[in-house]
Amino acid sequence: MTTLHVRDLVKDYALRSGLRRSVLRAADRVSFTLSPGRTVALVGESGSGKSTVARMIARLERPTAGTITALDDTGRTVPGRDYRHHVQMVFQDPFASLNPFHTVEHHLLRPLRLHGRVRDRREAREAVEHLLERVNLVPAADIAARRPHELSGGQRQRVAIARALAPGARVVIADEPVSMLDVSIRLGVLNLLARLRREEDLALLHITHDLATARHFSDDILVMYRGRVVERGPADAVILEPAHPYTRLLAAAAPDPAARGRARRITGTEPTGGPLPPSGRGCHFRDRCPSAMEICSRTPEPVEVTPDRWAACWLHTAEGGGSRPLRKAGATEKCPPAGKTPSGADPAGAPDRDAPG
Ligand SMILES: Nc1ncnc2c1ncn2[C@@H]1O[C@H](COP(=O)(O)OP(=O)(O)OP(=O)(O)O)[C@@H](O)[C@H]1O
Repeated sequence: MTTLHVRDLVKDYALRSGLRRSVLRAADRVSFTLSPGRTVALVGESGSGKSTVARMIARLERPTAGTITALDDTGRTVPGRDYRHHVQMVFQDPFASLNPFHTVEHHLLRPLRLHGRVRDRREAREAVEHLLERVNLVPAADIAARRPHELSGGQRQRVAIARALAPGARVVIADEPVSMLDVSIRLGVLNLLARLRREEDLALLHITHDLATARHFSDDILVMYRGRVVERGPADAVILEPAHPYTRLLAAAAPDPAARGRARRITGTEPTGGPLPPSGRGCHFRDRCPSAMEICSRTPEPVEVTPDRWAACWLHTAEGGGSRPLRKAGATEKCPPAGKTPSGADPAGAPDRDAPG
């Protein structure tokens, strides 16, 4: 079942430097689907377009082209006016996303009232307390009366998550939800998201540049590079056996637990940086790619390299000297079904609570 369908999403930003004008294509034909009870991680380096995709899905920005369709539990398209009930976003910085002058109760009451989910004061108070309990903020009545500065970073992010749940969202976009939090409380917040996804059948799009987190907390991974999805597939397979040279680079640069958190050395693939022109013909990674070939000046389309694994790389095509792919992407190409192993479990049995604070 699909609850959000993103198809061929494009975002162009107009840039101006003195008299020169150009266009930066921050998202280039991005397509994927989200399903209830599953997490898709969107990974990639800074500037690869992850937040741009998130902002378009959250309707904070208008796509230049492409469609985003939300579907309800019966498979019917969610009408425009109800879209914001269905899709909610949790931002990176919980402090910036909460108003310091208002109590936690005020933050949660607003969406509850706006989306017509409470009728009177008693229902409102109960709904606020129930939301706080769902995100493990107890005693709820005490937390409801506090202001953001009276909460720890982890508690603030829990309030932001509760606020996203308030309208009855079925899709939650979490954009680097723990990167601004203390390392010691990150796991608790990630476990909370995993529990909500599991227990409430939420569809989660988790945006992160942390591959280890992406692997442990998601079913599928989409790897973005300079606006394009270059690889997608079940989380373990993408991280452990990357099919695209860029994913290989990311995986190699990720901290190696055996090396006590030090990043492994990467050679021959230094970033060239700088925005690419809108047409951006050819593989965007070719300047950094150790396997670059002449054919890489043509844009590779995604091909299915092994069942459910897609990569946009000529190495996996007969034209690029590889073996023939299983399938080529069509116009309605879907996000592959999730991997076999259920993920999102609480690693190391960590609780989804913060230390009291
Ligand atoms: N409003 C804007 N105007 C112009 N360019 C923008 C705008 N927003 C983003 N960009 C550019 O679009 C590209 C993608 O940015 P985006 O923030 O989506 O990347 P990201 O992968 O989320 O990076 P990060 O992890 O640093 O947030 C970048 O080159 C960025 O500079």
